[in-house]
Amino acid sequence: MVAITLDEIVKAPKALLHDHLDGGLRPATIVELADAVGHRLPATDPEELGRWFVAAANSGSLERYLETFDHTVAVMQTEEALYRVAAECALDLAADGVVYAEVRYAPEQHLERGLSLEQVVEAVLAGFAAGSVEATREGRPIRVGTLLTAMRHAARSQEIAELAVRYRDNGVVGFDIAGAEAGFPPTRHLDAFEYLQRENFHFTIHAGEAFGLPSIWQAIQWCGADRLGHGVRIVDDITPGQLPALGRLAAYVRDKRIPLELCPSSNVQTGAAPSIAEHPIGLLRDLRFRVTVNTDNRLMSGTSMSREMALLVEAFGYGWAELQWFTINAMKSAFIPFDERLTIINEVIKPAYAKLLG
Ligand SMILES: O=c1[nH]cnc2c1ncn2[C@H]1C[C@H](O)[C@@H](CO)O1
Ligand SMILES: [Zn+2]
Repeated sequence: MVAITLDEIVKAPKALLHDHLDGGLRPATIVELADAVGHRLPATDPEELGRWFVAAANSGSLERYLETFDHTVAVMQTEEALYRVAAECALDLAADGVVYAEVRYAPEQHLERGLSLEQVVEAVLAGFAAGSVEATREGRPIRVGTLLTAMRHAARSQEIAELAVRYRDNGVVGFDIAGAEAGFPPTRHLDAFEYLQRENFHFTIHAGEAFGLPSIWQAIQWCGADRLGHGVRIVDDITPGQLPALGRLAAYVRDKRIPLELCPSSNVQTGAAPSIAEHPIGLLRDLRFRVTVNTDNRLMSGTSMSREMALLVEAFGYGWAELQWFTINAMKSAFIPFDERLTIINEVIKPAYAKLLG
């Protein structure tokens, strides 16, 4: 079998559930925006800056990885900047062949220059809408949904959850918590999750990335998460062998088809996985967990949705059948209504992969 190339993957439709808006800026845009507000960057040449982000994020620790966001968040403090970054995000994802994306960010981090939470949300929604319209005009249709994130070390999750519900009919499709995991368990935000459940709203939780099974267990069994952001450490509950044995939590996650938003390159950078070839995605796919492939932070990982898939093709020998499976898994797990998910699966994804599968 001839290996699939990156160019071929770019042309295939893909669905992305875990991508951070403040982790995906174009380096050239950061340079321009930083210049306008007088923010000092570690490098002012866009290519050099791009390399700096990847190197700095290559720290082996989530806490140090997260420090790099100081430079992106700093330049995303005005409506114009947020609009531009969101529009460029939609265009970049569409150019990479992503047809459906859920992009997240934490509104509470964009208030440093006096914006209200509502102004932040509306600027980003307008940017996504404009970028999606332009991408469609260029022949690359994309639908972008927004997830609002609350920072797990802070205390604004209830407020952000209410904000997400208020904008549910205007493009916000879900809620998330992110930030340093160790020491900040999901149950700190139980009120927000219980509120969201009473509102019949959707949420995912970053869990099982820098901390293990207790974090995953809380996210699902205490907080009621629909999906797991990363969740890669579920492998700690699987005993390897000819016939791998699943513990109670791993069995529950698989039985209930709880989607895992796996982010291979990001996991290698933060030390959650030793390498792409040794990433638990291989085992989790073989065991038929509801695995999805994601970028996490395209800037910090110097990556794209197509590149993440190409890395898996190279490491695990995957073909179009596996790439279609990841894509349909993601689309099935999206937070938009069921009928809309089905339309994308049946009218966009399946026909394209049918041709690729030959
Ligand atoms: O992989 C991650 N784990 C935990 N937190 C993360 C990750 N990637 C980004 N974040 C944080 C940093 C951003 O400023 C914030 C909102 O997007 O979410
Ligand atoms: Zn993330």
